[in-house]
Amino acid sequence: MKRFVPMVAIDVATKQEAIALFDKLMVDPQPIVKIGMELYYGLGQVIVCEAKKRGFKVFLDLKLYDIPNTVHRAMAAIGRLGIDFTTIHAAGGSEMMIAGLAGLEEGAKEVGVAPAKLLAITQLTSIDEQILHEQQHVDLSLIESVQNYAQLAERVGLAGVVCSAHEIKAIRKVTGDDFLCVTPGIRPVHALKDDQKRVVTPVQARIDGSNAIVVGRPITQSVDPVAAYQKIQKAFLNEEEEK
Ligand SMILES: O=C(O)c1cc(=O)[nH]c(=O)n1[C@@H]1O[C@H](COP(=O)(O)O)[C@@H](O)[C@H]1O
Repeated sequence: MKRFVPMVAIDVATKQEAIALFDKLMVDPQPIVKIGMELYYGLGQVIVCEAKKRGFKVFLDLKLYDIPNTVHRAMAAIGRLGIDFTTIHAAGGSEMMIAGLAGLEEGAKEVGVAPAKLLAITQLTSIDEQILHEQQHVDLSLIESVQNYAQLAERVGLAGVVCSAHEIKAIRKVTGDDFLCVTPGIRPVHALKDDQKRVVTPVQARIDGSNAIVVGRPITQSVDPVAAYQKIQKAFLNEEEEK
């Protein structure tokens, strides 16, 4: 199965902090950098250019969720940036996902680059059964809800989903072999509890069959981000157990 290098979530507020992390993370193998809402809303395209200039593959994680026409046009703009992965909420429905995929492909074609892989957000890793039932009034179990979104995303032609590694086995039962499971909520064994609810270690994510892990604070807030990245990368890719 296809496994990617870890995706490091560069969730920082300023250009200086982001660039300092980019410069540190220019190691072999170079991680995929994930630019999310905080950085992109604050700095815009310039930060994508800075990452690409340094040879990073870019995961632009903006989690689009709007009416199909708006998503189509926004995704075309994302497609023109020539990035490698991006996201849309499966909860927006199949029409919205189809419009997003079309926009992404059109934008990429306009500038002559390959379109990014479009990943559907299923249930965020900060959601648990209690929130799902008591606040969202969803009758399905969390796993069933994630399976449903994964099937919907695959049916409309998306490359994969973002989910917790806890759900990979259930997703694989209802989707094809090439469908990607990208898994945030990764915490090394020693990490503290925070807003993430459905967490998994890098080793467990590998065992469970994750195609790529997304890791933010355990790397970016570490005293030595490079050492933290390398340890997590080895645990995920090289079958070297986490110490
Ligand atoms: O789309 C995502 O990447 C994402 C989906 C999800 O369900 N949960 C989740 O944590 N993420 C992102 O993954 C990153 C996790 O960061 P840390 O919790 O600091 O490791 C953040 O940038 C989140 O926005």
